[in-house]
Amino acid sequence: MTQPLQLPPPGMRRVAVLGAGSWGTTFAKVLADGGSSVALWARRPELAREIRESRRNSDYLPGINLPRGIVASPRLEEVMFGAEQVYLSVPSQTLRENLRAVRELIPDGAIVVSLMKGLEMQTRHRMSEVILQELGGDPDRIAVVSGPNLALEIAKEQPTAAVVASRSLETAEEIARAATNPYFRSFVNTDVTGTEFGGVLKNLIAVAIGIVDGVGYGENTKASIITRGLVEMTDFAVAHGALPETMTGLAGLGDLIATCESPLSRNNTAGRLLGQGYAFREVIQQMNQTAEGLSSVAPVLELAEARGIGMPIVSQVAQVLAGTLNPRDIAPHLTTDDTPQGE
Ligand SMILES: NC(=O)C1=CN([C@@H]2O[C@H](COP(=O)(O)OP(=O)(O)OC[C@H]3O[C@@H](n4cnc5c(N)ncnc54)[C@H](O)[C@@H]3O)[C@@H](O)[C@H]2O)C=CC1
Ligand SMILES: O=C(CO)COP(=O)(O)O
Repeated sequence: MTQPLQLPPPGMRRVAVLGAGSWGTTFAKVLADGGSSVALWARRPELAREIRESRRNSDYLPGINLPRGIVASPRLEEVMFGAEQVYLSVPSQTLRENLRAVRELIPDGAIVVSLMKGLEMQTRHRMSEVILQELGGDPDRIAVVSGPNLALEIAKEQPTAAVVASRSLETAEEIARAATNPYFRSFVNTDVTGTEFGGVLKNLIAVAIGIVDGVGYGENTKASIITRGLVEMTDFAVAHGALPETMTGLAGLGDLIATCESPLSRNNTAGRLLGQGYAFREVIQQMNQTAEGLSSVAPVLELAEARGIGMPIVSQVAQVLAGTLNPRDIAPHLTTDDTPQGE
């Protein structure tokens, strides 16, 4: 019979985190520092061993000591045993296959939480939609977490806020209680669509910012792209049922600022390489971590087109990725229309 990795004291919340990259490991620390007993699934046995024996994840979080409340294993059945909450932090394009591998092991009634910020390319679905399709069950037991959450800063315990969204406020509150500690504060809302799209869309604007940064353009260009980018994000998300206020909250504007400003952002970094003249193929070769924006451009533009939503900045990112637009030409094309228009 499968046993938990270590038996937590009676009454202590047991949670599982799937994915031991930079965000999964950091979120495991957030939860452990919030008082949970955390089982972390690492696909690679050598990484699980490093986390268990050295309390380090040196590839993804150099210099960070992980708390004792985290145990790591490459064995899904050990990690899932008795979990009351299951957090998912794998690359978005791999979520469906991972859910298929784990679904029989998820304890009945567990809340399933997406920490991811991508869309599935083939279906254009959000991560919470993929979770519901693969696991079935009660949509009120699904939640998503988003916000200005650069992993390494949080792993260094720099004060940060996030938002937990679920159709059920009670579920969001339960997750927010688990994901709160002296350096991390979780707010709640019930706008799952807006909270997820905020995380997906800001990645695309961060790629655009990286591109103009790589070209050498300055703060006016970047502020123009961030401001007009937020308009694009809001038009798109609201057309899909999001609340406009979500886009001015932590999962929208908050994350947009963090990702566009930080060299820690992989989306920003990928954009900078494109702006410096590297081809898409070369950028993919250089990135050793997940830059979700590169996979989300196409599905976002397809969804936008289906609803007649103009996304000039995201369209230009797609053209730079395809090699059909010189990165230097991105700025004059901030709008697609030469006639004056309202802001
Ligand atoms: N790193 C960050 O600051 C933040 C990341 N996120 C989101 O979290 C999600 C995960 O990103 P990161 O942890 O940053 O990525 P990462 O690139 O640091 O780690 C991804 C992890 O997934 C594993 N992996 C790769 N392919 C896999 C597969 N087929 N099956 C299972 N595992 C696989 C990798 O080995 C690695 O451990 C993304 O959607 C990202 O947008 C959200 C907030 C902050
Ligand atoms: O989502 C993030 C910060 O909130 C991380 O951004 P990157 O995926 O671009 O590193």
